[in-house]
Amino acid sequence: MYIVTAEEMYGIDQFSMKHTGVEASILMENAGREIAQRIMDMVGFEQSILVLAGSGNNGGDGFVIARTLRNMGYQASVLQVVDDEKITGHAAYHKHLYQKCDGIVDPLDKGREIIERLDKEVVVVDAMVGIGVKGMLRDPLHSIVTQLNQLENLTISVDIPSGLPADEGEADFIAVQASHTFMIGAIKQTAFVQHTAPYYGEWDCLDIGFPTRAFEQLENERKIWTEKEFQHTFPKRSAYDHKGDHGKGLIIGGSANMPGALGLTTRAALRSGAGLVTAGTTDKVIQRIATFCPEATFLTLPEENDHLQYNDEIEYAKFDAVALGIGMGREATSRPIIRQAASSKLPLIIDGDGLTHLKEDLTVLDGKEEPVILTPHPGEMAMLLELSIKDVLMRPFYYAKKFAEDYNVYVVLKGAFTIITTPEGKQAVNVSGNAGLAKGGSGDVLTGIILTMIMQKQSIFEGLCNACFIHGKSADLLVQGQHSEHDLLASDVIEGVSLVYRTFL
Ligand SMILES: NC(=O)C1=CN([C@@H]2O[C@H](COP(=O)(O)OP(=O)(O)OC[C@H]3O[C@@H](n4cnc5c(N)ncnc54)[C@H](OP(=O)(O)O)[C@@H]3O)[C@@H](O)[C@H]2O)[C@@H](O)CC1
Ligand SMILES: Nc1ncnc2c1ncn2[C@@H]1O[C@H](COP(=O)(O)OP(=O)(O)O)[C@@H](O)[C@H]1O
Ligand SMILES: [K+]
Repeated sequence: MYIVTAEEMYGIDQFSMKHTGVEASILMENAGREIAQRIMDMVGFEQSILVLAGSGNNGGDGFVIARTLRNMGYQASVLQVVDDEKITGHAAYHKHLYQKCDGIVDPLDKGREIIERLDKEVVVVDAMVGIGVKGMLRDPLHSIVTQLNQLENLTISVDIPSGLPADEGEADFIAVQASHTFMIGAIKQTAFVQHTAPYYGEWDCLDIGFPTRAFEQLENERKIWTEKEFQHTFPKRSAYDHKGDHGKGLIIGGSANMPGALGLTTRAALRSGAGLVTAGTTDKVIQRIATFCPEATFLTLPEENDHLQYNDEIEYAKFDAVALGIGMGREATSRPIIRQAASSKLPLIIDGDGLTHLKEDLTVLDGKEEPVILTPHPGEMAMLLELSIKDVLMRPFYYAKKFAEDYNVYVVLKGAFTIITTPEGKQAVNVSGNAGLAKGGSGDVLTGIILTMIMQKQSIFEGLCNACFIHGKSADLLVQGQHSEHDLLASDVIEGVSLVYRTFL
């Protein structure tokens, strides 16, 4: 499923009409009928349904929904929240059809009273404004939405909660707080932005017959990564495989105060299927983590002041990929290791403190031909971009893409919705995972899984998406089983990888 801005959605719409000849009123009919079907799955005949219809095509969808529901025996009526003359074009056509089928339309001047006296059992369908919203809602919509948000009725938004922008980057708006949103044709970008996502409530995206080609012509490819994509792309193991077929990974990091981080990454890489994993770290860290990951081998590296010290003895050629920076600390003595690893001919993952070192000298990436993967959380992304965290959270798609393209790297911008971006700007969103992961160590586990995934027979992009999927899904399955979001530990997430494999492969 594609993730779009409003402009891209209008582009899909135009392309479909131009290249397939499908008419807008048919798309509207499809959209309304699909949503009506979903409403019928949720609502009983005994409940009344009030459709709030606005002036644009979103309102047009509302008239189709009301007609379909009434034809199926449901008690649906329309409150038109704009004056009659505002209803034009395809919306006017569907309003006419609805009225010809004995549909009732209450006019705007009754609006306030109707909403004030609304029984809480009445289901509200919000078809006031869709992706055509411009700026802050004006009255009467502004006051209707304020009123509506104080009620406890089940509220189902059509395409997008009215008032909410479809595109990231907007801070000022007033919008319907939906219980459910049925998006039409493609997922709107703000469904994955932290401050706007909650307005959607639970959501689903419905196909109304846009041709695949209409999505393929989009300049920015953004998709959601789900279990379907995971199952479709995850490489199978052959009966004749040997350990060399599944990658020899090197993990460099650890310091006296953070030995566990490296242990988590190492064990996660092993649990997710790497052939061989070597942890390169100080002797003290090895002593602390060795029993936690007995299948790993170790490479003892020199230290200074309890931190890794640069040395030129690491034989990168013995490995297939390297992950760097985990629990490494920010001492300058460790910094040259970044340049050294970047000059190896290996795919490189830079995480945690490695990102802080990288920021000191981004030229280490110049001319690197092998894939480089950065795994920042929003704080680290902000540090790399010299922005505030608020800026990054406001436009995560834009900033992740900008950095990936500017520096020719893959960016895994972590969060409740993790955005994976290729150096060419292609993006995917992983939606598995839950707040149980909002704990120290979760990111270290992800890095281990990423290391393993990029050494398997799949593209780097697929490997990154699959790693994020596995990581989040492990947490989801564990929370559905013996754990809760409160007690889930990063080390549990490692063991949960088995559950993911057994459930989905
Ligand atoms: N092919 C597709 O993509 C399909 C799309 N479909 C549907 O169409 C929707 C997009 O329709 P759209 O383009 O007509 O815009 P829409 O969201 O109804 O809003 C425009 C109206 O809102 C009003 N308005 C705007 N800002 C406002 C404000 N701040 N405060 C108050 N009012 C404001 C504005 O009024 P005006 O400013 O002109 O007075 C105008 O009348 C899309 O979300 C989906 O549901 C489906 O039918 C299936 C096919
Ligand atoms: N609320 C949440 N919902 C889903 N995933 C989350 C949530 N909070 C954190 N995560 C995931 O947990 C990981 C946290 O990584 P990070 O912030 O680097 O943690 P640490 O450095 O403490 O290991 C990321 O993969 C992130 O996507
Ligand atoms: K709406």
